[in-house]
Amino acid sequence: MSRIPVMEIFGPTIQGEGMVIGQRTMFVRTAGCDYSCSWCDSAFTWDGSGKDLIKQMNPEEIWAQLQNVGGKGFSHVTISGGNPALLKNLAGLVQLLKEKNIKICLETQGSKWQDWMLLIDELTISPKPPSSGMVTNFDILDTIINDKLLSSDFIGNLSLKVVIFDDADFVYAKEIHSRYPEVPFFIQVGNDDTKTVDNQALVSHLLQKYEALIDKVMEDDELLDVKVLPQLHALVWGNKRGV
Ligand SMILES: C[S@@+](CC[C@H](N)C(=O)[O-])C[C@H]1O[C@@H](n2cnc3c(N)ncnc32)[C@H](O)[C@@H]1O
Ligand SMILES: Nc1nc2[nH]cc(C(=O)O)c2c(=O)[nH]1
Ligand code: SF4
Ligand SMILES: [Mg+2]
Repeated sequence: MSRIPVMEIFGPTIQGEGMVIGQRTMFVRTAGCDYSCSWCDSAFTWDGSGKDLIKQMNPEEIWAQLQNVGGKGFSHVTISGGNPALLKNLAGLVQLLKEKNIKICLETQGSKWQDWMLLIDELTISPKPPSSGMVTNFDILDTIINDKLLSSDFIGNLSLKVVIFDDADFVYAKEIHSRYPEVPFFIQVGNDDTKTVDNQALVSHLLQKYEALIDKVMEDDELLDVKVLPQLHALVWGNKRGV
């Protein structure tokens, strides 16, 4: 049975981001990423600092752990990372969760495609703006969004989510939205202090940034059909891991 590198399994908690913000969910966070975003809030999944946390697990073991940690009280699992789309053999977990009648949410950046993504109920693609230091491969992103998802039998919900740190990121976000106008579009406040444990200072800083981002969107006559969100989990728990 093929094994999946799992970094952490936690919950139940709320989905703090994007199109199903507030949704009660469990999380499965996989190890490894093909990107190395300068501001990644989950860098321990790929920078070596969390390597002792990685467990190679098969789908049945992941299901058992989800039940151990979450009890019987969950109907929704969010798969994030790292980049879960690096893992061809996540198909087995996705299949098993389907059999158990669990709704599945996926967080990925749109750099890789796997056929099991067609089975995801809520698929969030989060292309990375210039401040990340990453460069979007638009050939791949076009293929994923236009060919694999929009013009296929994908029946889940798709959304795009861009994290904003500066003006160049805002310009990039507008490019993404106008390239894929039919895909529900979210912009999210960037957390530029992912290390602090001073939650009070962090929350007031992030709320200020949220207000500034709202103001910027409202002044913009082109970015109309957009949802502007904070990372709700950061406002509630700061930089705490596993929530
Ligand atoms: C940790 S990533 C994992 C999934 C996938 N690699 C991705 O980036 O979409 C999950 C989400 O957190 C966002 N994120 C990462 N670091 C962040 C930060 N410092 N502030 C705000 N959002 C952040 C990412 O853009 C992504 O939407
Ligand atoms: N509560 C909560 N919501 C989240 N939404 C996306 C997350 C992620 O790290 O992918 C995340 C996370 O780590 N925690
Ligand atoms: S793509 Fe996601 S997990 Fe990978 S470095 Fe960027 S934010 Fe972190
Ligand atoms: Mg996170």
